[in-house]
Amino acid sequence: MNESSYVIETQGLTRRFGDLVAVDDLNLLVPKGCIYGFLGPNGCGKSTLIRMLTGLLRPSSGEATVLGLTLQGNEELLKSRIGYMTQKFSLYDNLTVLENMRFVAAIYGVKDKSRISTLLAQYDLEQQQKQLAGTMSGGQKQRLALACAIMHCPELLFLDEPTSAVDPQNRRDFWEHLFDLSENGTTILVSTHYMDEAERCHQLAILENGIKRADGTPRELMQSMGATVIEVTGNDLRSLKQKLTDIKAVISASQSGTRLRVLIDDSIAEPIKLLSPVCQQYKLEIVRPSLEDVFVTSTGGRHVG
Ligand SMILES: Nc1ncnc2c1ncn2[C@@H]1O[C@H](COP(=O)(O)OP(=O)(O)OP(=O)(O)O)[C@@H](O)[C@H]1O
Repeated sequence: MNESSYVIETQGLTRRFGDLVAVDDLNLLVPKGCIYGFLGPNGCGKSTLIRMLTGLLRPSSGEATVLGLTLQGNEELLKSRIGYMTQKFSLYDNLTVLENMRFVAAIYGVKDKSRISTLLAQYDLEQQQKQLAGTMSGGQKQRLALACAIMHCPELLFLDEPTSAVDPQNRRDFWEHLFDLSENGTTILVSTHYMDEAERCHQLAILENGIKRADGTPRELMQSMGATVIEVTGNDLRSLKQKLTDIKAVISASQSGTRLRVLIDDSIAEPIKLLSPVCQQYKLEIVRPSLEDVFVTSTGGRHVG
């Protein structure tokens, strides 16, 4: 892939707050037209990274190129080419949907008179256009926020945990809009701590304590995670879990209903044999890895119980 195929390139990007390193020596390549996810728990540095890449926060050190421009010194130029949907609803609660949209259109100097009506129709907001934004449901607010973030047809769109306040149906609908934008050439960076959301990304980076632990397509990450997944079915899983986690090659064991999902280091050639002595009353089955398994292995099993 040549240089211009990447919309974002960072080298050693770092941001410190006092002694805390919020983003640590990050190297990132985001291909054009891709939906790229940052997956990580609260506080791992997702918002700090997005704020740096949008030019709102100065890096402590390192380099970043965004849309072919060095970030430092080009913040203003970039503003017209990028969109940003913040974690919190950042529009005016006491303005109507239409007033909010007109305001955003004016800020970005959008000349196209039909842009607002196109977005109202696309984002199913026509019925709400005279409603105060503050009185809308979570899903409607989120659609309005997205419509406003893309008012000026940005080439690159940043979404910071866009679906944390909405139900699964609204989350699915929201992702349909993201796929439409991506099909039309918009590159999208989305931060999330939801596995299902991360699985929809074309590529993603797993972050922990500001450090990139792994990156690639969800499929690549699952194929190369370095662990075998065994599902254990039976009763009294709580005490079994303790026995299993005492085995050195067991990376983690997490319960879901009547099953334990056990991750075993893939240097073990016969993982079922390894577990059999403590699992005599149980059914053992090797299953396909999920993105959550990748997350657990790349963060050393520290975030899932
Ligand atoms: N302005 C600031 N001053 C001091 N510390 C900060 C500042 N902004 C962020 N941090 C710290 O940097 C770390 C990363 O925060 P950040 O908001 O980037 O994480 P996040 O992954 O986006 O988390 P969340 O999902 O909870 O927003 C946290 O420990 C946070 O407390």
